[in-house]
Amino acid sequence: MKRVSLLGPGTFTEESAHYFLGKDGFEYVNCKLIADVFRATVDGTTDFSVIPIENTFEGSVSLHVDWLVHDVDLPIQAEWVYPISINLLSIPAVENEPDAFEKSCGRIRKIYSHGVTLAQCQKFLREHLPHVELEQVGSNGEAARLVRELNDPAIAALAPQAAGELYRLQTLAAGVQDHQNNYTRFVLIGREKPVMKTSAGCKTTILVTLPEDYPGALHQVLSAFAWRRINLSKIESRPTKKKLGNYFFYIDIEASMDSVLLPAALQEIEAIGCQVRILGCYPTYSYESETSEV
Ligand SMILES: O=C(O)C(=O)C[C@]1(C(=O)O)C=C[C@@H](O)C=C1
Repeated sequence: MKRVSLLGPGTFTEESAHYFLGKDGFEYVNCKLIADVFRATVDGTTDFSVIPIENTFEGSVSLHVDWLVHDVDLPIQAEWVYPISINLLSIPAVENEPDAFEKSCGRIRKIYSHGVTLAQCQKFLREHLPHVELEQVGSNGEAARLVRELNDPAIAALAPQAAGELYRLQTLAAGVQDHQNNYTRFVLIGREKPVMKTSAGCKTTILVTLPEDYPGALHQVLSAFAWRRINLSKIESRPTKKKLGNYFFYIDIEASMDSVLLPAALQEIEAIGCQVRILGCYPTYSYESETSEV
């Protein structure tokens, strides 16, 4: 059975992997730190790693993008987008307490969560729990585990529903994220292609380094895609880390390397002196379209 390393247990990463890869077809290896998630596949302990790469409101997870680019030479093999629904969880002060949320607001003194999750609940926290101490931990699953371990109704976690079930916590409030259309994009990296359902779409991710002192180089890169009517879904500049002011472009393209047009566009870009590195050509899955037939 193929092994998948991820941040877990009780995380959105795990929840999303169970949704898209299934609970039984893969063996999941939980890690506490994202560095260990990457390392497990690099050193061959696992076949794949699941990495959160972008969120609707927080944007790119730059640290993870940079690892993919600089430190981990493993292709992207799949991508999925998963809705992030955040819950306020604690151990129950009283079993089946009526108005548990209102009462808990006066009781809770401390909340543990992942930094990204805290950022996604700023308005909720300011409105309902303004005086509470917030503490960032390595994952939302770890936050829920701490709440169970400390066993104190004055302590809560902001975490996925799966974490509440895993650690038998009470859901005081569900869906407390500030924006309802909150999604995170995850990538699956590894040496081989995973066995997954047929996807609705396909993407190719490339890194482009422009030639130095070539006016209009970026314009020419974009035109190579534009006149072929190839859609780009993301373009972001990141430092090369070699020299201050040197950047490359991380580009997501809504086309496959198997198409006729994309390889031709990349050849045109290389012909003007750009360096092109392909980070992956992979199927892409969304929560809504996941029901497509195998
Ligand atoms: O801690 C978790 O639950 C994770 O899966 C990590 C993570 C992240 O690193 O961005 C994943 C998705 C959510 O947007 C918040 C946190």
